[in-house]
Amino acid sequence: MSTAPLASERKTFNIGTRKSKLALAQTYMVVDALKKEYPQYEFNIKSKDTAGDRDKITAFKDMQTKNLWTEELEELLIGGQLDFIVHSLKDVPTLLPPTCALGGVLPREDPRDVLIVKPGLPYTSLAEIPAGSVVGTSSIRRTAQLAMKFPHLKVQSLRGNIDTRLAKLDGEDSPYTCIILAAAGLLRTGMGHRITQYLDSRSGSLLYAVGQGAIGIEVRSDDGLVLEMLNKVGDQKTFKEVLAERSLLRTIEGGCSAPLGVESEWINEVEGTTKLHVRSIIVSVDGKRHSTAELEKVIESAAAAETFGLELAQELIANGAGPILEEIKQNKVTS
Ligand SMILES: NCc1[nH]cc(CCC(=O)O)c1CC(=O)O
Repeated sequence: MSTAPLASERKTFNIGTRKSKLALAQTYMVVDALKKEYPQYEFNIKSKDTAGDRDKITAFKDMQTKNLWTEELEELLIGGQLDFIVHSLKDVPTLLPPTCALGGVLPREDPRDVLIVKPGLPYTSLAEIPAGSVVGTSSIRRTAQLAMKFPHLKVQSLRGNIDTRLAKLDGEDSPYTCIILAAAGLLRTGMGHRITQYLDSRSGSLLYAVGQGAIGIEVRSDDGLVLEMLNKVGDQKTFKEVLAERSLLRTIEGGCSAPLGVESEWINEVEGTTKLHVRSIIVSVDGKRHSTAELEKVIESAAAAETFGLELAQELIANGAGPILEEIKQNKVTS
């Protein structure tokens, strides 16, 4: 039995999110979009710190729980204290609790990673950063791709919210020459002017994280009213992209976080058909081994997007991802 009130009585919706500036900015975007379509409803934002916000010391890869950013909010969603949760989709595990679902996504912001060079230094691209320089990041995806493509650079851990990371880069005693962040977080918090270079397969050659740049809204899967509301404000193109990317990650990760990079594009053909094109790469943490795969297809439905991700995963595995993933799993157990 659902604890939610009858649809006709629901006028107030409680929205869960994290307390960070980015989480709140993204939640206001969702509320603004909903208020336009549903001016008769009231939306209350209930922000909360999560395990990921509280523990700023343990490296992500060593943390016990996988659902650092989401679990505590999901408990409130399942219990009915929240009606939906606004997430950076990148931080949402690919397997949700059985009674929860991804209800919709807002239009994706630029999904790329970006380089930010310490103020005062003259470098304008990752390629110009001198050998031995320290790059700040705590992401194994970024670390592995840097080790592969820029083996002359050193990587050092960098944690915290966007403002904290920028402050650590800028600080007097900063060990960092540059850091790598997601463009989306900077653009949405008014920090776009700090971007030195956008990184992608053509420039800087880093692929981004599954779901990066997308705002995901998690709901109770049986909440028809909220699903209908999100269907109105959600972006179908972004939804297909991220469903494909998340299906790819779910298939290959098998219970551990994989250093998977992706790049999704819509290709317009001459006859007017639009195809989704996704590039993907898995890199061993030392950068010495990798597997790549690409796929391009027309995507008519959510189910087709899921199948697309599965097929891309199979190709990555056929191209050698298996041993790389196995090695990562082994290291997890012993460290
Ligand atoms: N893991 C932290 C996180 N989660 C979402 C973003 C940025 C926004 C996004 O990618 O959607 C960031 C910071 C970053 O990776 O630079």
